[in-house]
Amino acid sequence: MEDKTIKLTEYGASEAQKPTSGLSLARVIATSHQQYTIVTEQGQFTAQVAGRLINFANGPEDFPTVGDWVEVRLPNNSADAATIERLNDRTTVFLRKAAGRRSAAQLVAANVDWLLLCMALDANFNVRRLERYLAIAAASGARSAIVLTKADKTSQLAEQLSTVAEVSGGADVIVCDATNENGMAELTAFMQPRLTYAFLGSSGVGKTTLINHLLGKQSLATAAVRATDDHGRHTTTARQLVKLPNGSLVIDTPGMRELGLLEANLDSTFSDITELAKKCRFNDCTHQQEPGCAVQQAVADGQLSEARLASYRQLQDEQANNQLRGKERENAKIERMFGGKKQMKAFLKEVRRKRK
Ligand SMILES: Nc1nc2c(ncn2[C@@H]2O[C@H](COP(=O)(O)OP(=O)(O)OP(=O)(O)O)[C@@H](O)[C@H]2O)c(=O)[nH]1
Ligand SMILES: [Zn+2]
Repeated sequence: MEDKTIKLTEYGASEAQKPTSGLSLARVIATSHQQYTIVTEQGQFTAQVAGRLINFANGPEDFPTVGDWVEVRLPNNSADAATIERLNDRTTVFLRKAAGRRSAAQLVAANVDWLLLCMALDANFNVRRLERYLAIAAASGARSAIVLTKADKTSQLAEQLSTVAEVSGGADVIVCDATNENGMAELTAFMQPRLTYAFLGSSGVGKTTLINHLLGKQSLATAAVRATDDHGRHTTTARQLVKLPNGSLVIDTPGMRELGLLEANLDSTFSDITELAKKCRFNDCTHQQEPGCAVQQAVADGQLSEARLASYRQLQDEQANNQLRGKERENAKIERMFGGKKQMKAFLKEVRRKRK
């Protein structure tokens, strides 16, 4: 008989992760609607969330997503679905604004160790966009590295590398060329077994091409089909976590690849500007017309590029907008839990009355 057991450490489990007695530890490797594909020490299963968890859910964040660690009750008959009884704490979580509904957040992935920020070296190369990626990545809790793609398309690699080094804040920089036999060597050497990676970057930079190269013979499309249970049910899904031949884990789900929807950490990414700002005469200096502005002075002296300052301002504006959306999210949560602010107040009043 074929041995279907799986070593969960190969899926990134730490030795310390011990499930509650009677339950098994599992990692979610694919989702499609309310159906999950999980890996456990006993093999791969389809799984559903226990009704108890659904009843206590406050929002999409409380449901498992690709990359999550969960505790499951395995079925007696291996052809049946497992039941997800517990959602474990996440090291990182990626949300995006769901299409359509104003305030709904959609869960994209969890427990990503490394974000690989992809930027093409061709005509689309844009260091301002890279700053944006770095700022967003810095807020995620995951570590990040810069992956420069399409090295065959540039004749100015040295200049581009030095431009990147100016904004990278010391992040690793990996250069790839998918048209060259050895063009993937740096990336392959960088990616470690048992760690979870996600490729981020705009459409067309070559993320699919990179992942397919890393997968070797097995293409992404076939990996998607394989990311099902062992019991013949094929729910082809685009939301998935795949294990590469070298043992690295890659989360590739729609939404994970786009940027600009999550929060950003500007202070760390633009530490040069925040350092300068400490020397501005006014604490709340906006670095525009104020007298004694150290930031404007640095631009005048040629120490700081005007474009970098503009990029910083633009991201600050966007962040302010995001915070407004955060308030909308809060309101949506109140709506879900209590049916509205009025009802919430009435509820709290009732609780206080009972305490007396
Ligand atoms: N010249 C050259 N072309 C490349 C390289 N890598 C990818 N391409 C091409 O760039 C195009 C886009 O590549 P994809 O891998 O589909 O890009 P993607 O980032 O996955 O795009 P989305 O799926 O839209 O997110 C394809 O035509 C690839 O063949 C490279 O290193 N050099
Ligand atoms: Zn200033």
